[in-house]
Amino acid sequence: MSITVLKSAPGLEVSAQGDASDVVQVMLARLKLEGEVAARDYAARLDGWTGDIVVTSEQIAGACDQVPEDLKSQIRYAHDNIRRFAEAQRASALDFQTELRPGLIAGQKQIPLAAAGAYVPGGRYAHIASALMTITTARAAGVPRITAVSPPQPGRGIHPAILYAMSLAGADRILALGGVQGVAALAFGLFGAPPADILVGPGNQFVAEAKRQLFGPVGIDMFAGPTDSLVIADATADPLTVAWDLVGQAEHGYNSPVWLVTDDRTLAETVLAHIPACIAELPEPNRSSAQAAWDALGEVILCVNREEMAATADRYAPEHLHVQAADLDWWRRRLSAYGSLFLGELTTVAFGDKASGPNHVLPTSGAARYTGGLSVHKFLKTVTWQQVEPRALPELARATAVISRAEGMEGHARTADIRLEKLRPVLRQVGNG
Ligand SMILES: NC(=O)c1ccc[n+]([C@@H]2O[C@H](COP(=O)([O-])OP(=O)(O)OC[C@H]3O[C@@H](n4cnc5c(N)ncnc54)[C@H](O)[C@@H]3O)[C@@H](O)[C@H]2O)c1
Ligand SMILES: [Zn+2]
Repeated sequence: MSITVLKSAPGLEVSAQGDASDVVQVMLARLKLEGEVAARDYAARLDGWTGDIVVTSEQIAGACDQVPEDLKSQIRYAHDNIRRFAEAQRASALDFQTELRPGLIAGQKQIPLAAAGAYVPGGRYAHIASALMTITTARAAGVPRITAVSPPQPGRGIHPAILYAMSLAGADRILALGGVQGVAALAFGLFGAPPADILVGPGNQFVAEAKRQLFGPVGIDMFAGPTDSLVIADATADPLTVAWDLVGQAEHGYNSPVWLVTDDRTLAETVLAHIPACIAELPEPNRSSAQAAWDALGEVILCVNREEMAATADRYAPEHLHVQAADLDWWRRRLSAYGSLFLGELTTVAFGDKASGPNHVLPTSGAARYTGGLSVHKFLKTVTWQQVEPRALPELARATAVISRAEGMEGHARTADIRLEKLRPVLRQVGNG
């Protein structure tokens, strides 16, 4: 490859917070042992919350009254798009039945999980859209019991717009608990919630680590780290729009990388020149977050042609991949590693983050090499079944017995033999015995 790096990423200083895994291990052990007592204690100590944990329907109604009408109406618009997309996805997950040979019938069936737990982050920003993404998708999959948790703000509880979104999306129990204690309440079934079969939703390093440590007895959507975005832009792109797309996503936090991949040096240099002014327009603390992310992790990569740009994007496997270049059909066919793809200048990652429909809970840190994002499929078990009729039995039992004996598994061979025995009178009658 003949790539030129116009801006490199020096990387982050090693976090003063250190490794979250020890902290989370100690907290989970105590939460397992002491349950609700420990959860209340952590809520008080970490989030300054000593109020009710279970949010009542009166509290939800009261919170909804506080949300401005316009915001409610936009949340309903976003919910409608997310629900429609999730329902189309549900319709694409099919049951089937096939006759592999005469009398050998097998099928696949989609079974929704019995209970889901949704984590809605609420520490730094009020992640209204995350409530819609997780709960709506579980509902569309057909999960009958959905519990949602989100960190309470001191003295005020869960952000009213998050409560509105949770209730609109169809959560049937809401707990004012954040971080490890929130995740543990979902997994262990505290405060009257059914123990979750799957834990979903983004969160900070404590939330992600708690999900990782609980995985096994309970399922998780994915291990989601800090969000990342890559923009592919050619000479047809507008440099100021590209600069804003990079800065807009760098706002997520000091550890959120944004990358520009281009084959046009002039575009790259113009984007680089616009970025400081875009960052300066943000209010604090967003400005500092974007500046820190750009300084430490922002990269601008110059390639010689579109094939090299595509190969670079595939190597980064970004969470969000945004193409602002000619011939969008070529890019859609060619690109193969991303959480979600945004095509064209009129599209932007923020649309997907908030309101357009496809899920925003997506693989980060290169995980898009091996997985897609949150979908109805995560809430469904694709199980199989099989049924054998007499005409398929002789061949199938013989194959099973021979393979079993070759493996040294006599017990298995016998279970095949006795089926043949049962059938012998029937087979003799039809002259096949
Ligand atoms: N990938 C996505 O789709 C997506 C979408 C939205 C948000 N996010 C990510 O979600 C995260 C939100 O993080 P956040 O912190 O604002 O909210 P959060 O809700 O994830 O975490 C807040 C909780 O962290 C716990 N906590 C804080 N400090 C702690 C400590 N020292 N020890 C133990 N627990 C502690 C507290 O209990 C608090 O309730 C961000 O990293 C953001 O990038 C990702
Ligand atoms: Zn974003």
